[in-house]
Amino acid sequence: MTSNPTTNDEAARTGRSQLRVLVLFHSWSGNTHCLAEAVAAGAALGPEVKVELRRVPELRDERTLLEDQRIGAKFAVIQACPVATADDVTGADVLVLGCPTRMGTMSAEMKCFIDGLSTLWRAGAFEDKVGAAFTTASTPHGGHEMTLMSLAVAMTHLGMVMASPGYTAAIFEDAGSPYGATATSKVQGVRVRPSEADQTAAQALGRRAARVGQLLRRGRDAETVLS
Ligand SMILES: Cc1cc2nc3c(=O)[nH]c(=O)nc-3n(C[C@H](O)[C@H](O)[C@H](O)COP(=O)(O)O)c2cc1C
Repeated sequence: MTSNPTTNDEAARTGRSQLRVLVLFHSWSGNTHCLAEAVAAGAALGPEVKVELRRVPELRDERTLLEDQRIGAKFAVIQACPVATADDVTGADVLVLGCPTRMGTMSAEMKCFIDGLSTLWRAGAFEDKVGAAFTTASTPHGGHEMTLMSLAVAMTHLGMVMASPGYTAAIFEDAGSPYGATATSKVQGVRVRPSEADQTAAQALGRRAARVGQLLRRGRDAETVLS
């Protein structure tokens, strides 16, 4: 997904490379994918920002997910999103990671993907990239914050600069958390999609991560001019 068709024109006009935001997610039944799309929409600050949406590889055979009666149709939509390549990850200035909460922490698929970055990590490929996190879980206290923190811990190890939402937007008083965007996918036993407020908080997270990315980029550009 590219947020704005005029992005390349803008880069050519200004002579400045675009800020690249990668929204990297894992999702089976679409809740986290829904937040990922909201994060991507929020990160699309303008023509100088290119936003891409990518998923992490599955650990299970994708056919078994497609054949699963509960999630098959939802996973078919997710499957259409490209799987992230190493170039997608290294080329991004901002990485917003999101996955379901599983057993109170990030999904194994996301953890496996992050662990697979170790060669790039040792080469310093993640230093000074901006990071932020989002998750969904089926119960109100099912581990949202633990998952957000586990993603933050991983990004901290990679040498990234975390753009925590805190209460930088009013929506975080009502949805999401100061650690990242969240949604609860079951209410009184009924499966529900992330609410409008959850999606608004996810947009605010994307906006904040891209904004912090822009500030870092401008500081770096100014440093280059001065040196
Ligand atoms: C193996 C497994 C473990 C899970 N563990 C938790 C959990 O610890 N806490 C929780 O609230 N929900 C848990 N869930 C529910 C998912 O987090 C929830 O349904 C989530 O919204 C799914 O995201 P998705 O629609 O993007 O796939 C678990 C689901 C699975 C399949």
